[in-house]
This record gives sequence, structure tokens and C-alpha cells, in this order.
Amino acid sequence: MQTLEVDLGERSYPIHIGDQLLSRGEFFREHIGGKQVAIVTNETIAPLYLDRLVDALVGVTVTPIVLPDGEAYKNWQTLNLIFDALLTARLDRKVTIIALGGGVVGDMAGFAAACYQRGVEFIQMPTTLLSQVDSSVGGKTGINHPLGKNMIGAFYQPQAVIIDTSTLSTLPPRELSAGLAEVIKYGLICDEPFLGWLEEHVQALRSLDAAVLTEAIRRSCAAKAKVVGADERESGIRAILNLGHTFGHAIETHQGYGVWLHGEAVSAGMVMALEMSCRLGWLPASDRDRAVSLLARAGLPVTPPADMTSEDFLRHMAVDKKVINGQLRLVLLKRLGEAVVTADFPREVLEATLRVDYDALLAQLGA
Ligand SMILES: NC(=O)c1ccc[n+]([C@@H]2O[C@H](COP(=O)([O-])OP(=O)(O)OC[C@H]3O[C@@H](n4cnc5c(N)ncnc54)[C@H](O)[C@@H]3O)[C@@H](O)[C@H]2O)c1
Ligand SMILES: O=C(O)C(=O)C[C@@H](O)[C@H](O)[C@H](O)COP(=O)(O)O
Ligand SMILES: [Zn+2]
Repeated sequence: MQTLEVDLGERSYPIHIGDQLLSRGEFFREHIGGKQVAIVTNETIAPLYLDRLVDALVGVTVTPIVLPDGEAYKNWQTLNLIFDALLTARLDRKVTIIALGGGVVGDMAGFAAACYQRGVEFIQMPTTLLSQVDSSVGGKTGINHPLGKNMIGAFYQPQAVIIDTSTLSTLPPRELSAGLAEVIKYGLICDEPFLGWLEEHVQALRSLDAAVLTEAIRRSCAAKAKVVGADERESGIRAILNLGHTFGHAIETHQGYGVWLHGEAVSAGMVMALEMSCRLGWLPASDRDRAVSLLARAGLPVTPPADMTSEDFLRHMAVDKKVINGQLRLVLLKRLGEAVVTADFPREVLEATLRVDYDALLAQLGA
């Protein structure tokens, strides 16, 4: 078992990473202040892991809250199901909410914790690769709005993140690949040597090699914890974690959520951000191509959806949390391993990037 720390002063918390932690009640008990626990999960994860977690939580009363599964349910109606269940069970403000699931469960359970009785404690127990390397760490919680992704939410930090790597054994391969998009993101934005390591180990990751997966999770969490520790509420540097997301969120919103997975949309979005970085003369085409082939080898889409026009992108990209006074800001790369957040680009370069024939680009690459 390894433990990292998210260093946020009085809101600091540990990230425990290890095998079979789900059954180790002591890791949870340490972070549970009262006698009441509510476990928020969904109908796919509950039959796999809920009983094991309930059995491990000796000495507290447990209220399971089982939500419908899917990105399309990350909304007000589903959030309200959590409040209904908390109130029906008469859980008080000493309750600890445990989010048992992927990023959808984690974002909603965290937001519910931020709101219920003006804030109760919560623990992240992420069960997808994406949630283990990204969404469980850093305190971004919230829900989608039909007009924009994650538009309603709060920064609200958990008491702890407990990552049981064995839960990945049941994860569908498509979901594993989606998680790899965010892993590759860390290499692109802040850790070029990690990118090289991923190029060597991508096949082992896709084959669920336990040691290699654990190392990828550890390095990803360390990168995220460092950025979050430097800028908890995204007033500056934290926005680099959004590489590819302005394009990717446009894809997810355009599709009405849940058609492409978040990681898939981010993968295509990162290719677009890298293409734009090339067009600005910052990144050599060979570096873009290196990233594109790694994403493709990870089983991810590297071209945007064929039916989305540049106007579609521009309309959705105008609704982005990085827009200030109507000015779009994007995360681009100065070089592999170094991202910048900038509004300093000619509009024509963005428009040209959106009009690129990505299939032709891919064909040239032979990826
Ligand atoms: N808060 C953040 O910082 C942050 C960061 C990245 C992504 N996100 C959000 O996270 C969400 C995506 O998260 P995700 O990729 O985990 O998707 P998800 O939560 O939808 O989970 C993916 C699928 O895998 C299933 N599943 C989960 N664990 C499983 C397991 N161990 N075995 C079998 N099936 C399992 C889920 O039921 C679901 O069907 C998006 O809403 C995205 O916006 C948030
Ligand atoms: O933690 C962050 O900060 C991130 O940007 C991580 C992203 O991977 C994640 O998808 C996040 O939810 C996007 O944030 P948003 O503020 O653009 O909704
Ligand atoms: Zn993301």
C-alpha cells in the first residue's frame, strides 16, 4: 500500500493506493467522524462491490444509495435522489458519505456532500481507472446541465481517497481506455518522461498488469495532487488539467452526454489542442504525431465525431468555465510536458484547427 498526500493546509488529505483496500475497514474508519455512513453507488457497481464495503464498515449504520448508471444521469434529478435518501433515513450532519464508483458517482456524491445540511464529510472510493487517476482527487464536484458540462458544482475536498486497484479487474476495456486518456494527459501537460514510460507500458496497462497499473495510478495521482496543491480553486495553473477538455466537453454536450465517454472526448480534444499548438508554431508536428499514436495505441479515438461541424464546436466552446468576459482561453502545449493556459491566439488559428480533416491527418500517420 502506498500513500500520497494532497497538501491543502487544513483541508489536506491522504490518497491510499493498494490491492483489496475495499475490505480493509480500518482505512475508512480512520476518516469517519460519526456513527452514520451513506454509500452512494450505482446499479452496476452495487452488485460487484457494495456488500464487501458494507461488511468492512463494522460499528456504524450504513445507508446504501443506489443510483441509475450513466453520464446521462449526472443531473439535478439524480442528485435529488441522494438528498431524498439522506433525509428519508434521517441522517444528520455527522454522516459521512462514501462515493463508491466512477467519476459520475464521485462528482455527484461529492456535490451532495457539499450541499447536504450545508456540508458533510465524504470519502472517495473510486472504482474506474479514470476516477482513480483524476476525478477522485482535487475536490471538483458537480453535475452537468444540458447547456454545459459540469456547469453546476462546488469545490469540496474529501477526507480521503481510497483506491482499491483490484476493482479494475471488472472494468470493461473501453472504460479502461477512457481512463488512459487522463493518464496520458499528465505526461503531455507536465511530465515528458512519464509519456516515454507510457509508450513502453501501454500494452501492459491495457492487459491489466497490476504492478504497471499501480505505478501509472501513483504517478498520475502525484501529478494531480501537486497541481491541486498549488492552485485548489483553479485561479491559474490548475487549468492545465483541462488540456483537451474545452474541445472534449463540446463533444459531450453536443451529443447530450453519454454517447462518447468523457475520456474518449478528451482524447480527441487533446489531439485538437495539439494540432492548434502546432499551427501556432509552438509544437513540432512530430511531437503531435507521437501523442496521437500513443492515444490510438491506448484504444482511444483521435479524430472528432464526423457529424460535428466547426460551428457546433464554437457554439459549445463558448460555454466553458475558462471563458472570461467572453474571451475563450485554451490549454495548449509549448512543448511535450509543458502546458500553458492562453487567450493569446488568432481566432483564425482556432477556426482552421476546427476545420482540419483529422481522418486525413491520421491516415498520413498510419496510426
Ligand atoms: N471531478 C473531477 O476532477 C473529474 C475529473 C475527470 C472526470 N470527471 C468526470 O468523471 C466522469 C467520468 O468518470 P468515469 O470515466 O469513471 O465514468 P463513470 O463514472 O460513468 O464509470 C464508467 C462505467 O464503469 C462502470 N464501473 C465503475 N467501476 C466499475 C468497476 N470496477 N467494474 C465494472 N464497471 C465499473 C460504471 O458503472 C459506468 O458504467 C465524467 O462525468 C467526468 O466529467 C471529473
Ligand atoms: O481537476 C481538474 O481541475 C480538471 O480539470 C480535471 C479534468 O480531467 C476533469 O474532467 C474536470 O472535471 C474538468 O473540470 P471543468 O472545470 O472543466 O468542468
Ligand atoms: Zn477530465
